Amino acid sequence: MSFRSVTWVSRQLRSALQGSTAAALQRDSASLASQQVTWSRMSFGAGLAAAGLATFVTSLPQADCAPAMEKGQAPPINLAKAGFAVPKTSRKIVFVLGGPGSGKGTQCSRLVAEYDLVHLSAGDLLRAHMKSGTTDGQMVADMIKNGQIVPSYVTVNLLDKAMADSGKTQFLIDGFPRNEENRAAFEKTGMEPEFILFFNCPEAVMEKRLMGRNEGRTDDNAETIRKRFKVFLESSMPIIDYYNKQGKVRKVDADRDPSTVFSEVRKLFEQGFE
Ligand SMILES: Nc1ncnc2c1ncn2[C@@H]1O[C@H](COP(=O)(O)OP(=O)(O)OP(=O)(O)O)[C@@H](O)[C@H]1O
Ligand SMILES: Nc1ccn([C@H]2C[C@H](O)[C@@H](COP(=O)(O)O)O2)c(=O)n1
Repeated sequence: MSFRSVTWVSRQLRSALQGSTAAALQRDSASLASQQVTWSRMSFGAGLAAAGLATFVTSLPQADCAPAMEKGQAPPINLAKAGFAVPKTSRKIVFVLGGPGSGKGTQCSRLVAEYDLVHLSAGDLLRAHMKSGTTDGQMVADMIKNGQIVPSYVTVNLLDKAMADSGKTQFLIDGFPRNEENRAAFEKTGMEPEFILFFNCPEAVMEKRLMGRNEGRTDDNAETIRKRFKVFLESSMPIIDYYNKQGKVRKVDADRDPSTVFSEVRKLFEQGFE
């Protein structure tokens, strides 16, 4: 079953449970019909409770959907705005890890262009938070400038809120968990990653990339980069080892041009979630 079909099926289940009208169901059937044409190749293992329903729904004849399509398709319902939370345990999460400058953000941008995934960068969320004017915001700014890891209660709350606000179920979480405290705090929420996409890259290559990034980041300077590398080796690599022992790490050699790296990444995603 594809990422898109799972999203759609879970929306249908909630709609049915929450008493959506027949019209809403018909409208979503139209949406499914159009999605069948543009289906991404992403798939993951069977075994979800919704799989049987998905099979039934995806086998609906196109004619069943045609009248609604002719009348024009309504915009998709944003469950978050409608006040319905997506259950945390039904979220599909991939952690994207690797050293600073290994190319996590670059590859995530390519992934969201191809697959039905929401990209959440922990670093981006924290940078936005540091402009919030709160005490927390100032603490985050100071810690990022020093290459330190922000306390998990801040980062996990930002990630959880961003996931809920998206109204979606499938996420690339980039740059998280960075240390054992991050990992344990996330585990306590009841969510767990399907797999870890790990970008392996030599320090010298990452340093050169960071020094040439030119995005005005307060931490892209020689002194902070050294600190970030130290934190990565001492605090983040043990997390990758932890997931490796669980057989959850999918590793990519990131010291190649972005398109070559992406063709490897795509292969790893097409293995699905099993
Ligand atoms: N495969 C690549 N080859 C050459 N340059 C790359 C490659 N991937 C990314 N870059 C460049 O390297 C810099 C860092 O990339 P990116 O921001 O994707 O890394 P990151 O792992 O997300 O970094 P950080 O953890 O610091 O946010 C960017 O300027 C990007 O354009
Ligand atoms: N889980 C995280 C992720 C990021 N940070 C802070 C510390 C990092 O040096 C900085 C930049 O992150 P990046 O954009 O390089 O992923 O943000 C953190 O404290 N905890």
